[in-house]
Amino acid sequence: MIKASIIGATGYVGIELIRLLQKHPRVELNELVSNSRAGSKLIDVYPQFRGSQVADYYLKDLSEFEVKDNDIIFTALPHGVSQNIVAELFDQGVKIIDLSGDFRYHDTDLYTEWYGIEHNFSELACKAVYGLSEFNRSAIKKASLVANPGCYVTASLLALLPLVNFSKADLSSIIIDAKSGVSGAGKSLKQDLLFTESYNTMKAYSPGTHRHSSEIEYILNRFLEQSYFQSEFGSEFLALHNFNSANNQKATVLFTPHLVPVKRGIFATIYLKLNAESSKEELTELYNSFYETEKFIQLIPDSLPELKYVAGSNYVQLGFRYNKRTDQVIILSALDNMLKGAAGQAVQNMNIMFNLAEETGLEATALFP
Ligand SMILES: NC(=O)C1=CN([C@@H]2O[C@H](COP(=O)(O)OP(=O)(O)OC[C@H]3O[C@@H](n4cnc5c(N)ncnc54)[C@H](OP(=O)(O)O)[C@@H]3O)[C@@H](O)[C@H]2O)C=CC1
Ligand SMILES: CC(=O)N[C@@H](CCC(=O)OP(=O)(O)O)C(=O)O
Repeated sequence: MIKASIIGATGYVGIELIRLLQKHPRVELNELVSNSRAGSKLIDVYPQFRGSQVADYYLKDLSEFEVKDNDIIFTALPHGVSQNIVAELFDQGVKIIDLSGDFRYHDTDLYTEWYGIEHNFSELACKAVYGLSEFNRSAIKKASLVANPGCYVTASLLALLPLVNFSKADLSSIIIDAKSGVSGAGKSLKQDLLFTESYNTMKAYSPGTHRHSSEIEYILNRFLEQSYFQSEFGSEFLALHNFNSANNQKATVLFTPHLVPVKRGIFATIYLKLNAESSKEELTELYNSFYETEKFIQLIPDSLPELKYVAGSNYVQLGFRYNKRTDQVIILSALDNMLKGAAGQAVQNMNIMFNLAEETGLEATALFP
C-alpha cells in the first residue's frame, strides 16, 4: 500500500483529496494536517466522512507530523505558504505533489512578477515537474516533486496544446474567456463569495492581468521551445505527435476569468486565429491524434461541453468549432476545478508516479443531474 498524507487537509482541495484517497484501492491514508483545526476529529469538522475509513482520524498540527512514515505527501496550501513547507519536506527525501502555484514555474522571477511574492527556492523550483498528466507522463513517473497545474490552466492547456503543433495556428493572440465555480476560490471568507453576493450574478475579475495568464503562456512557450520540451516534456511525446520543430512562434494569451454561481466547474471558451483555411475534419484529426487514447479526455466535436457532464468527475470535455467566415477556431473546455483541476489530477499523477493504472480510484462519472 502507498502511505499518503495531506497537508492542508481541511481546505476544499484537501477534503477532495481525502474523499478520493480513502476509497483508493492502493492507498492508506496516514496523517491529515490542518492549521486552524489541529486536534479536532475530522468528522467534527466534516461530518460527510462519518462511517468512512477516515471516520476516526484526528487532524494534526504540522509540528507533530512525521515525514518518514510516508511514501507521498500532498500539499494543498495557499501559494506563498506552500513553498517553505514543501522545501522542508523535500529535504527529507519524500515524494511530494504540490497543488499550489509555488512550483509551477522554473523561472522564479516570472513567479515573483505575477504573484508579487519572493520565491526562496529557485533551485528546487527547477527540479519540479509540471503535472499536466496527459502531456508529461515520462517526467512525472520519475519526479520527486510534482507541481500540479491550476484549474483554469488545465482547462486551457488541454484545449490549446494540440494547436501548438498545428502549422496553421496563429499563437500570437489567443483569447481565453473562462468561468469558474465559487469553490475555485477556496473556503476562506471573502465578502464577494457570500451566497448573497455571488448567486444570481456573474462577474469578470482581473481581465487580462490574472496570474494564470502567465502560467498558460509560460507552459505553451515551454512546449514551443524545443530545448525545454526535450528536457522535461519528453522525446517520446515529440515522436508520438510528430512535433513540428519549425514552429518558431511565441504564444501570447489574453485571459479573463469570471465567477459564476455554481459550486464546481471551469468552463473555458478559447478563440484562436488561423493563418490558412482549415476544416472540421482536419481539426478533428489533430485533436484525435492527441486524445483518442486518453481516458480522461472526452473529445466531442459533434456536440458541446457542459459543466454538468463533468462536475464530480476527473473527466474533461473538449469541443471545438471551425469558423470559416473569420478563420478562427473556438475551443470549448469543461472540467471540475476540484477534480481534474486539482485533487483528481493530483491522484492521476500519483498513479503515474507509482506505476498504477492512471484511472485507479478516479473512474466515477459526473454527478448528474
Ligand atoms: N479550489 C480550487 O478549485 C483549486 C485550488 N488550487 C490550489 O490548491 C491550494 C488549496 O486550495 P483550496 O483548498 O481551494 O484552499 P482553501 O482556502 O480552501 O484551503 C487552504 C488550506 O490551507 C491551510 N492553510 C492556510 N493557511 C495556512 C498556513 N499559514 N499554514 C498552514 N496551513 C495553512 C488551511 O488550513 P486550515 O483550514 O486548517 O486553517 C486549509 O487546509 C491553493 O494553492 C489553490 O490555489 C488549485 C486548483 C484548483
Ligand atoms: C474563482 C477563483 O477565485 N479562482 C481562483 C483560482 C484559484 C486556483 O485554483 O488557483 P491555482 O489554480 O493557481 O492553484 C483565482 O482566480 O485566484
